[in-house]
Amino acid sequence: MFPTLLIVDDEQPILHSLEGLLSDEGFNVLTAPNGYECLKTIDAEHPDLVLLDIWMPGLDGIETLREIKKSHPDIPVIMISGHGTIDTAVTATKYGAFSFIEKPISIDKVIVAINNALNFRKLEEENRFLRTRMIAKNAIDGSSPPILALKQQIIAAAPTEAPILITGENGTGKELAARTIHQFSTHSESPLITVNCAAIPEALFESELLGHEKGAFEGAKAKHIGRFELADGGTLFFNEIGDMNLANQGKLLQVIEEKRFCRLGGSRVIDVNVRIIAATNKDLRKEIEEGRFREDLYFRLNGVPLDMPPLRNRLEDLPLLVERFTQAWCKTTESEPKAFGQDAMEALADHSWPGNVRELKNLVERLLITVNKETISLTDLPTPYRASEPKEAAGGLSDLADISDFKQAKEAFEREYIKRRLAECGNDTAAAAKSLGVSKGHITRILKP
Ligand SMILES: Nc1ncnc2c1ncn2[C@@H]1O[C@H](COP(=O)(O)OP(=O)(O)OP(=O)(O)O)[C@@H](O)[C@H]1O
Repeated sequence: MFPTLLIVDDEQPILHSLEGLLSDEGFNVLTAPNGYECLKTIDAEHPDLVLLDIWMPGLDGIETLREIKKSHPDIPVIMISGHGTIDTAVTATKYGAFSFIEKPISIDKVIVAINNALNFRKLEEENRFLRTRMIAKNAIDGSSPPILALKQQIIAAAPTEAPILITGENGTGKELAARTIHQFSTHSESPLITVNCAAIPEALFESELLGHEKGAFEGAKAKHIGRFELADGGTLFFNEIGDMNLANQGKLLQVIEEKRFCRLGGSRVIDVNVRIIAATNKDLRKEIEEGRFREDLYFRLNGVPLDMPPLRNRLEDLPLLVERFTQAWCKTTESEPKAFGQDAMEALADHSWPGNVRELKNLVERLLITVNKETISLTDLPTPYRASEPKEAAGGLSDLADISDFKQAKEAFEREYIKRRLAECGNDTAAAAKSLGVSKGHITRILKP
């Protein structure tokens, strides 16, 4: 399909020569002799682009442009003028004109301008499509009362500049909530940069966050742009803020308050405009009482508190989440559609989900990979998820009483207990270690064959 252009000019000879030349180039061409006709034709034909003369009797080009942008902001408009001045060009651009060409018109210039505008529009459309797809992909699924309340809070808080503190257990979707807030905020055109606070050692904190100049310290071989600068205009997400040490908390508070800093080894003051979101699975009030978290930083971050509900408090969302994860997995892997049977769903609803939605997602994907059946049933579930089955059939811990040696029985119990927790955490050793309060090495050692 060839693009449709609308040419608007009160000078008939220009209108007709442009119409002929652009038709020869393969465009569908519509014409209008004045601003009023232009607006009528746009409503009726919805052209892909408008070439609009500035100086016309009646409704002039600038007024017509303003009307077009009110009702059809997505149609690119190229302004044409015989008396082009910088002022009119600036005014036209201010009201949303894509570009500006002067009479006498060179057909080559017009074609370049048209192609630029159409390509730009195509890119904008692709961008909009990708954004919609990304929002859909990152959507917070669920329609239980706690999730509906959470979505309301996100919609209300996202467009404001208030810092947001997201709390909740592991795997409840804190990072997902941060992404959603960013997408619905006024910062969404700029990047969302994540800082994993637990992973940055104290010595590197300033250089990671503020950046450094070449030679700022031993080993600084090149200039490094910090996360605050990378996130300028966008959102800076501090994940696991409760794990940040006190010294770093002080430095962070200073930058958040001043909104300006110098790179390490640099003297230029850099101003930044970033939206701050922080998340933690810790109880920060308790951390403050016990002297591990600065109260002033807590108040600075806690503009709008968001508490992610654990999955066990919204089990009515389970069928929807299972369906979404199943569909997404089958689509990504281009595999045959699969489903979970009623008995499996009932068993899943009996589980306590200590690893929350992440545990559920991991379990669903693991079963889709390992179970080669159209319908996944109760017997396909790993032991910890079969609570509704008679305990003897579940095996594992029930056999321990038969071990006569106490030490061996203790070891077998520990092994079995850890195995269960690991399965509950979707085989994520780090998450299991954290929830049991042991090291990852301990888990690996105990489970070593
Ligand atoms: N409501 C939801 N709908 C769809 N997917 C979800 C939902 N909540 C969480 N998830 C998915 O569960 C996984 C874990 O979520 P996320 O990483 O956001 O949790 P978290 O609370 O930040 O975890 P952690 O505290 O361990 O860092 C992700 O794959 C996320 O997409």
